[in-house]
Amino acid sequence: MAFPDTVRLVEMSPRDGLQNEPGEVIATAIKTGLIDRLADCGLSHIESASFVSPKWVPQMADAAEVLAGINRKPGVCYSALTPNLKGFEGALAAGANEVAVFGAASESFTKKNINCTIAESLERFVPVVEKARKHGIPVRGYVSTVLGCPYEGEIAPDKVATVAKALYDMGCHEISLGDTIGVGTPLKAKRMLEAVAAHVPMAKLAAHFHDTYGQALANLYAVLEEGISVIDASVAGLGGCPYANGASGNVASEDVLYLLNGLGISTGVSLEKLVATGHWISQQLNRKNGSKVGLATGGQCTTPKKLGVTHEQ
Ligand SMILES: CC(C)(COP(=O)([O-])OP(=O)([O-])OC[C@H]1O[C@@H](n2cnc3c(N)ncnc32)[C@H](O)[C@@H]1OP(=O)([O-])[O-])[C@@H](O)C(=O)NCCC(=O)NCCSC(=O)C[C@@](C)(O)CC(=O)[O-]
Repeated sequence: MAFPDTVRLVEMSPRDGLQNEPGEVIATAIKTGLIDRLADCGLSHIESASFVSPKWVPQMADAAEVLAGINRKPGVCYSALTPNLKGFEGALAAGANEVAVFGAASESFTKKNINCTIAESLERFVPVVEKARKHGIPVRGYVSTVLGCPYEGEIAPDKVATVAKALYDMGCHEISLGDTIGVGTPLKAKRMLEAVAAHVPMAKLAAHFHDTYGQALANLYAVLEEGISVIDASVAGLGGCPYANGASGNVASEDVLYLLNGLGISTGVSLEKLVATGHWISQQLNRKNGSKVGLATGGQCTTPKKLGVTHEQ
């Protein structure tokens, strides 16, 4: 299958990237500064906050303040995670343009993450989707652990397909497939995607890969070949997973964009600005930049001659 002409990048750093950041709670101004910079890069979809229990995820406790503090750019979707109706009410009041429910293909992970079974989680999402529909707010659905679980190991592609189909049938407009702990490899990713795409149209699926084992770009290349055209990524590779030792964040947005540019796939996102944003947030958090492209260009994206390549390659 041919690669898509365009890919929509869904930026995860303000939510997935920051939710597990250790140490002090990150200032709201840093979060809003990040989101505004990301919008200025040309990103049209930014997952900005999470309306979850502040006891479970303290870094996201200021979700409402974050959505109130950003300079909204027309045409940009500022989305938020909402595990239940309480979260949905918060996101609605704060003006989120899209909400997301999040389940998993593994029972153990679902219990650890949202304290219920897979069946209970799906029941809990129904009223969220119904209420969102009444308010004209689109709902995204996540399936975590699609290529492996920190507690159960291998996850059968059919299990992923079952949860993805349930979310799609419920009314989620897009299903994001998460390799939560970054253990997948390209052939596994293809097989999982084939199983899901037998039940949910490929155009409604997104790839959400973490990079723990350094396979995320290879896995993305594999699923792009299958027809995926929506990719979740996180600037500077921000993030981690509290349930897996040494787990990395989402694949770095800069590295994904470099790959897509090289394949001639358009995104509408500026690599130069994205690299500068990755460098900025890494400095703010006093964290090593997790993007290879960011590191190779010293945060400036102006040294292609040294590397012997141009950034269009
Ligand atoms: C789902 C719950 C709330 C269940 O948590 P629970 O303890 O079972 O819920 P509960 O209904 O018994 O409520 C307990 C307390 O939480 C409050 N509460 C209840 N709901 C909310 C809410 N929405 N917002 C704020 N507060 C809330 C509720 O009011 C109550 O407060 P208390 O009476 O004790 O003071 C909890 O487990 C939770 O918040 N989990 C969130 C976990 C999380 O955010 N994980 C990270 C996101 S998922 C992810 O990163 C994966 C993804 C999406 O990126 C894809 C991938 O990579 O695979």
